Amino acid sequence: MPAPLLRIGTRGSPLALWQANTVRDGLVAALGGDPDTVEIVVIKTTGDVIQDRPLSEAGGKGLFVKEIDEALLGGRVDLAVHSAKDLPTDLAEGTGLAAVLPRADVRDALIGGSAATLDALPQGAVVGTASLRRGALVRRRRPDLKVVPFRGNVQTRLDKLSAGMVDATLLALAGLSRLGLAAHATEILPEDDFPPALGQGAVAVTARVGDERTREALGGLDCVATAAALACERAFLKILDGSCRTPIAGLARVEGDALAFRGLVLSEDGARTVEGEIRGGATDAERLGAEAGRDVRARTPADLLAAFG
Ligand SMILES: NCc1[nH]cc(CCC(=O)O)c1CC(=O)O
Repeated sequence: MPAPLLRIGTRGSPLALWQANTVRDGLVAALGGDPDTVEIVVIKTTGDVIQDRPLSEAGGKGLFVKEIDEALLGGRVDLAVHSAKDLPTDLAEGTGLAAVLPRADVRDALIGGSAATLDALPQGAVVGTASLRRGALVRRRRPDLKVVPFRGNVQTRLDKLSAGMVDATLLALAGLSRLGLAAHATEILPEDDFPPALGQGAVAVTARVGDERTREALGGLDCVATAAALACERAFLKILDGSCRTPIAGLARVEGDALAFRGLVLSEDGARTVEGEIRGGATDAERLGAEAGRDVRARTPADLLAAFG
């Protein structure tokens, strides 16, 4: 059997595999339809191994990509598929974005055990989430709720919820839908008062800089509007994200040539927010995101930024 033309590196979680398979299907079609031309290579990352402490303490987002970047740079894989929101703002030297798939629903969902909605949860109920953003947004609306750390892949978290370890949890609707688990959502949180993580709902493909063969094969999978939205959101994040310790949210919408972005920084208790908005042309996505980031940063009180360490 001839060696595959392209190898895809991915983490082994069901969500990661779904995303990698989607990219594989697109590539196989682009390369003429022979399924043997594209192979998926599962790579275990440090982030998959650490289970005993919050990842924001252990080293953050990079923990899920380091080993995959090494495989990419070492030529063991030709492309890597990531949830865009898990990609660090600085990609590894020698790698870069090669395609962004059309965005799925960007909203978060509440999965309630004892009550269906955030408002209906009883006083003092326990919400499990490892996300500083979700924790801050929950506290902003319901300061009485108790937010506790909660980790594991999507199915693990649903299992912990069924076991009664928490009263509710929050997950991205995109991830639930990809896994056929959207029916578990008991409330879909509107993005206006519960803005998503930068990049949420988008799948990003990275490749080696200069690997034109791979980049050309991926060209047909790229969604220009989602790529512009992601460029804007990542530029905003890059200005504000000194560490993973500050809750940050935001969303760029692209319609035709027009881009509208709204982003915010929150205090961990959600009591204070600093928000910025910007509009412009979609081709200026990165500049607009950076400008919104500088604007928000300039208005953010020092103690919120102190979390940047
Ligand atoms: N941090 C894990 C992660 N990375 C991407 C998604 C969901 C899919 C997406 O946003 O594209 C999830 C799970 C979640 O936050 O519920």
